[in-house]
Amino acid sequence: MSSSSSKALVFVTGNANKLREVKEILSEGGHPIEVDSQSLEIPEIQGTTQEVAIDKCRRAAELVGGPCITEDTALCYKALGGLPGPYIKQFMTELGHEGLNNLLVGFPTKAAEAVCTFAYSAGPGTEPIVFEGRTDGTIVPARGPKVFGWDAVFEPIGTGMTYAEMPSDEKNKISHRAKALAKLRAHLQSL
Ligand SMILES: O=c1nc[nH]c2c1ncn2[C@H]1C[C@H](O)[C@@H](COP(=O)(O)OP(=O)(O)OP(=O)(O)O)O1
Ligand SMILES: [Mg+2]
Repeated sequence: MSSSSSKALVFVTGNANKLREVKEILSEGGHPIEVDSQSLEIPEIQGTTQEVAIDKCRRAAELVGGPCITEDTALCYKALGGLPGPYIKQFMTELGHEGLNNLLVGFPTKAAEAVCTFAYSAGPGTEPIVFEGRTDGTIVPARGPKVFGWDAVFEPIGTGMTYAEMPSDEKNKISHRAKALAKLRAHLQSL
């Protein structure tokens, strides 16, 4: 856990790569937002990405005892009606990069959407608000460093590069996460 200041936004996540990107993105722009983190494994329910994100944030706010944000990432294959969606973590763990490609063998479209859903709770007992960002892409055989989740198999439309092949400032310009954070930032600044 990093040192806290009264104004820092608490991001509850068990994923160090998410935390790094969120800090990078929110530190930029005219009004940097300081992020403090708590690494807690929050149980995730089944449901739509929004239902999963809202429930995760409600539980996190109870544990933190104050305002916080959480984030849920989904990878939605067009050929599979939006699956794996919010269940991508288990698919990634069990099948790896090759398996994420093999799921689409025989399907004409390899199109997929990366969906990031941030949820913000003002504290325990308050209803979380969600902010969503989406980036369209294609599932491809892995290219680039296999550092962060499925980055090596996701090629955003029109870039010719996988997320893994991009320098992080390039990914942060077009990513599902950056788009969702732009909405969250606007909301926080309106409070
Ligand atoms: O930009 C990304 N590029 C590539 N892979 C990514 C990205 N963002 C999340 N991922 C992976 C992590 C996990 O395998 C799954 C989402 O699951 P998800 O539950 O949202 O994340 P998590 O459990 O790792 O962290 P948390 O404690 O915030 O729930 O997709
Ligand atoms: Mg999770």
